[in-house]
Amino acid sequence: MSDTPTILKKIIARKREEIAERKAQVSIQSLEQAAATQKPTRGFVQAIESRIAAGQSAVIAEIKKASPSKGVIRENFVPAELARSYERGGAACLSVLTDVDFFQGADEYLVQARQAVNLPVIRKDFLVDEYQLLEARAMGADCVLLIVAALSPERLQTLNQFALELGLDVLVEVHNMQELEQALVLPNRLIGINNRNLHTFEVSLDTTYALLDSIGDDRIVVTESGILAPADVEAMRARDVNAFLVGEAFMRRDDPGAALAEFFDFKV
Ligand SMILES: O=P(O)(O)OC[C@@H](O)[C@@H](O)c1c[nH]c2ccccc12
Repeated sequence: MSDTPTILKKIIARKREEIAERKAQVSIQSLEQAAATQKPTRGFVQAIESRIAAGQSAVIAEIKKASPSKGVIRENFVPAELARSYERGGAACLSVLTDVDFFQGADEYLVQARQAVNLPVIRKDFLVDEYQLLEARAMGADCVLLIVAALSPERLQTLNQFALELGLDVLVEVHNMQELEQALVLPNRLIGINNRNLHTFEVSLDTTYALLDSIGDDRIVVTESGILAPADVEAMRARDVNAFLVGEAFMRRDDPGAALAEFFDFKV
């Protein structure tokens, strides 16, 4: 936590205010009820595993309107349409940004996207409180992101455990060796490596390559951010990285699902 990057610090500080506002509006009890009435989750990890077992890439396709580093990425933004496009293009899973203040996301976007397809969906946000995990389950998310750089080792453990108890899968995100060591303490299958440095916003695929050899075969590495061209996919596949989280490169195209199929050479 001590060396948490500046932008991340800023986002987390605002996030804690947002959580307090939300807690004042919706009680924990009513969220617990809403979470308890949800159907079983769709199996996010399972969807990724089965693609990889079939020798394919597993693509987590992201629905993202804007980001702090790029501003607005996509004007024509209809989450249900984007979700259907991604499903046609061969996505294994969806990622939906729900952060309002920095990514122009919304909880409703996740609900709308998920309703439109049969794919499992990850709630992409800055999750630091149990309340947000209850929200995630209550809104229908199948998986949540936990960012190691945003949490103390104890909080990471606690939130991970709570998410699993709620029936959610967890993608734990790292971007250096120290964070990876913390992630590897958890029993989780998925390890996300974010190629975007949350301090400088610089993107380098070397972030993934540098950590690969320290991760055992019992894990699935998800390379996140900065996959911009089919050549990036090939380079990752050559190193046996088979799971990808891609947003911007697809969002900038008229038909994001067609872009996905093109990047991964899927027949649609
Ligand atoms: O749009 P890109 O460069 O393909 O990246 C997608 C995804 O990896 C990125 O949005 C992301 C990765 N980890 C995050 C944590 C919070 C917000 C966003 C992210």
